[in-house]
Amino acid sequence: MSITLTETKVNGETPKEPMEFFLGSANNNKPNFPKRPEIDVSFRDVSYSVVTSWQSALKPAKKTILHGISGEFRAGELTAIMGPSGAGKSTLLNVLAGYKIKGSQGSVMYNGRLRTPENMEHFLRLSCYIQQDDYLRPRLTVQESMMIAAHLKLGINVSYEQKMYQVIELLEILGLTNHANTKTKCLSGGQKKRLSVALELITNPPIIFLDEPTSGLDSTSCLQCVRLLKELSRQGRTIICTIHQPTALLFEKFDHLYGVANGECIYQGSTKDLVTYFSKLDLRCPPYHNPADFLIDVGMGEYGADHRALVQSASSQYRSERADEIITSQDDDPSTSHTKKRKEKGLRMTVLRKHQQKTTDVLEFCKKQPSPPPLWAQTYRLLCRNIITLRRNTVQFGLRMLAHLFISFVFGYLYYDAGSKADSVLGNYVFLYGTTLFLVYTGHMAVLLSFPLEMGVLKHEYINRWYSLGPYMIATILVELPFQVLCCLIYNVPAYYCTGQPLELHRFISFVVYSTVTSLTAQSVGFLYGAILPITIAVFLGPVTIVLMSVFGFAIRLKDIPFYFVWMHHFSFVRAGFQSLVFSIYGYDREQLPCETKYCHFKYPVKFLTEMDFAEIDPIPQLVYICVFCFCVYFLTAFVIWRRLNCR
Ligand SMILES: Nc1ncnc2c1ncn2[C@@H]1O[C@H](COP(=O)(O)OP(=O)(O)OP(=O)(O)O)[C@@H](O)[C@H]1O
Repeated sequence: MSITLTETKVNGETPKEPMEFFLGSANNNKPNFPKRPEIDVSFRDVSYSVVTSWQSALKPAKKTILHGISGEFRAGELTAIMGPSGAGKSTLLNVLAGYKIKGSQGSVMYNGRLRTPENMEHFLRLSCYIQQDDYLRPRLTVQESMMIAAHLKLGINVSYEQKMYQVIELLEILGLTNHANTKTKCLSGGQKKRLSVALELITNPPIIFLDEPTSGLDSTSCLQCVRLLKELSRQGRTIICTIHQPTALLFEKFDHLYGVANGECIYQGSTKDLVTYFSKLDLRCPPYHNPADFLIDVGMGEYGADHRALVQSASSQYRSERADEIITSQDDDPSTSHTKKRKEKGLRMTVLRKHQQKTTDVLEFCKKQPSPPPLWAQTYRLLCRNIITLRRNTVQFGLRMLAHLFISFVFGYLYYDAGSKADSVLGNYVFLYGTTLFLVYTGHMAVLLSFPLEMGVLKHEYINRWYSLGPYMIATILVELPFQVLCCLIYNVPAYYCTGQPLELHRFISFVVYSTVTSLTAQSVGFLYGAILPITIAVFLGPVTIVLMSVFGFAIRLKDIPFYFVWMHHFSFVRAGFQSLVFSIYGYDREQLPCETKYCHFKYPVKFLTEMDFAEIDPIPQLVYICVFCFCVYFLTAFVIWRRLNCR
């Protein structure tokens, strides 16, 4: 398989001509990938509707965005989906790319093969979807991003050298070689877009969907981007993108145009034929007027355009073009019969044979494509990526550690030696509560925003089949979890010592274990809230839940809790953690405490535990409960994210 660029000028530089990018050669480090097949994408009677509100419990109010539209996008062509704002361009692209499935009807075919839920995975392997926003990892350099994507997409059977070769070649083709060591957050808009394309080209997909690839780019970058897409299409790819009001120069770079207005097709055909086609419908493009603007104006009903007439005309033109094609194709064959009917039959056979040939290529391509890495390798690569990001995010992580150390000394100062004396038992009790609350909050809040901020990137990478959800979750937790454990230790050691808690190893270990496990469980709840709630609600509901969970068990006995809140007492992992923490300090038959005043009510630790209703606590079942709670929350988080990623 080869990618040949002859005229692309990226980054102001013209690559060597012709520049060949051989992937099929057996030579040294060049990956030996299968030949990329050509795939035509067609769709028939595609509708898409969304539920906007519920009139009653059983009756949803629906809004139809696409109204049974049909069309065909061919391999080797650069297709633009254009139309007025809100016409349904992005929706159509999303439906075709398989990004939106729920609510869509009609059929999408690739090389004549119907796309079904069963072969959706197969289709996704052949295509990639580049969204309008660039979902890049800001702290990674261009080359690191490419290498990690190569590791994740090409698996473990392709050697490091081959992956590197592939990455270097792609960077060269897309004019990013000089920026290989630049962090992606420092790239310009055009460079980011090219990197987004390069990342998906690693597996050399035959179909590329792009949503508004030129949005936010200046005119030079727009031109570079569209030129690049055109070159990629010339190598046999099917490139379909939505585009918003391109300049005339940009417009003429597209081969095929699909005009949409009010969710219906008003034009499909060559960009060159657009003006002539509309003039036949008495819609004349003013001289020196940009045809792209003209199409949008017509779609908006300007120039006296009748929407229904446009839709009908586009539909009949499409049908007759298809019929002509069949006849032309059959005319090439000297052994054709004369009747149109037979010709059409013959055409269908020809198209079918062509598609069958292409289907064989597709199957061959899918079979020989590098297999994705095993789950452990995906986890490893994602973990490496997270560690690089962590290392480059020193301010945030440094501050987190410093905050733990600072609060530790503040508490140590305020409750100095409170743990060793009988007359400050209540003060020490408040210190233990403060410790629980502090570690629960830092665990919870630090990750609350992880998923809302990550969801876009995660969705993009997941849809483009970079990895599975399991490795992603494990790699995320494996970075956050040890870090929180470290923060807990940074807090616990000075605070334990300064507040004069008993210097007995088993009590110290118990103290550290319970406070850390409670903090990690709060972290898991933070992940869950981030996964299920919008940011604005998560930042409010998270702390409310923690406060609610923490009050049960603190200075209130079980028998004093109203019956309708008793379940909350049992359910609260914060309560379980706090009680176990108190037990670690005053339980396990702790000796009588030294009393420096005339009377100390809590001279005997067991008396304190009894009055607080903690005497009967068995810490081990509490530990098991907290761990099970944590595990269930992580499981639920993974399930919720999986649902969000797959309910498209
Ligand atoms: N989930 C939704 N609920 C309600 N309306 C929706 C929803 N999604 C899309 N729409 C509506 O469907 C129409 C088409 O949306 P779409 O994003 O496809 O338009 P577009 O042609 O890409 O517009 P633009 O060029 O401005 O991005 C719009 O009117 C939009 O408001």
